[in-house]
Amino acid sequence: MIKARGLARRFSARGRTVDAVRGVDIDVADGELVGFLGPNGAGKTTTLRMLTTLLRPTAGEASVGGCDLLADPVGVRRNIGYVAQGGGTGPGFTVAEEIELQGRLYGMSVPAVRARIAELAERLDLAGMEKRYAATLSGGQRRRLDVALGLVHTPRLVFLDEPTTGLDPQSRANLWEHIRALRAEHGVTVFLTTHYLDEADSLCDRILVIDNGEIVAEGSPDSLKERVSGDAASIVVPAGSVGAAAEIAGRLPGAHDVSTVDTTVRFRVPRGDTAMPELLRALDSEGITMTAMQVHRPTLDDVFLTLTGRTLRDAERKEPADVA
Ligand SMILES: Nc1ncnc2c1ncn2[C@@H]1O[C@H](COP(=O)(O)OP(=O)(O)OP(=O)(O)O)[C@@H](O)[C@H]1O
Repeated sequence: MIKARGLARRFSARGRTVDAVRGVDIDVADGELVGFLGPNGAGKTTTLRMLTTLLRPTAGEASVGGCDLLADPVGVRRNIGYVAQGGGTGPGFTVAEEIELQGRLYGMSVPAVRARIAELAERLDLAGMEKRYAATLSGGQRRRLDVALGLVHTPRLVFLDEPTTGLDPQSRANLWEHIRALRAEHGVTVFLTTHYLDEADSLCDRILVIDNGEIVAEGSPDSLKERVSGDAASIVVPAGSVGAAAEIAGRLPGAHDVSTVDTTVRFRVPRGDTAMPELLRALDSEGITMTAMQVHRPTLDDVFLTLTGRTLRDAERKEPADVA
């Protein structure tokens, strides 16, 4: 559905250049829900704007929705939906009017677009709000309307730029449900950007991590977490058994970073859920009784930290002024 090779964008003006995107390769299969994760200024929006034909790449090539990005931008636009960060068409329109206007822009007939309004209102929990002015909607409702606008012409591929930024937790969870349903019930391929780790973790089949214009990691949320450091495990044992328990833990397949503090033994293993029963049996056979245990899966924040040496929050830096 998306295949990009060496996609790059350099902004230059007044003797200053910014390499916003430095030659990224992106592959997204039909029906996938892929997240583009990175801190502010990493290059997410610039990549999205290139893939949606809004910005010309300075290098590279791509095929999006079966059409060549450079040779057939109109074809690309016909096949995709794009929900920008700000969204909205302007003040003074009702929900139905906004959707109708968008549909007409895509060349849909009035009866077709009216039918589509009813369908989208139903699908995105906007039923009964069609006559309300869009300006009076809550943040969550406004975002759902933005998604409806991106779907009006029934695209097979939809790009969502930070769909839940600024929403309260309940509205975020609600929008996640709608995004999942798009894929599950309608087979829509979704490519979204986010700087929320929990969003990428809970929503996406696959995540591309972008930092400073380059893709620094890629994989399922679980495989990314596994790749980085394994699960963090700790057990508490009687004071006289700490040394023996640490030795046993260190013999578990893939165990590393074993350390002890008082009666606690800490270590990392690739999969805590399979290692702990094995450890329990080994301790048992040595007559050591474990009094407590904990296993923590690493978070995507750990992944980012390991890959870049910075937390996502640290990585967010002040944006230079626009030069395009
Ligand atoms: N029109 C422009 N002129 C100059 N620099 C730009 C322009 N657009 C983006 N940039 C710069 O390119 C880099 C990448 O910006 P981009 O908006 O793609 O990041 P982002 O990952 O989407 O960030 P955010 O999460 O804040 O939306 C930043 O350094 C930004 O300042």
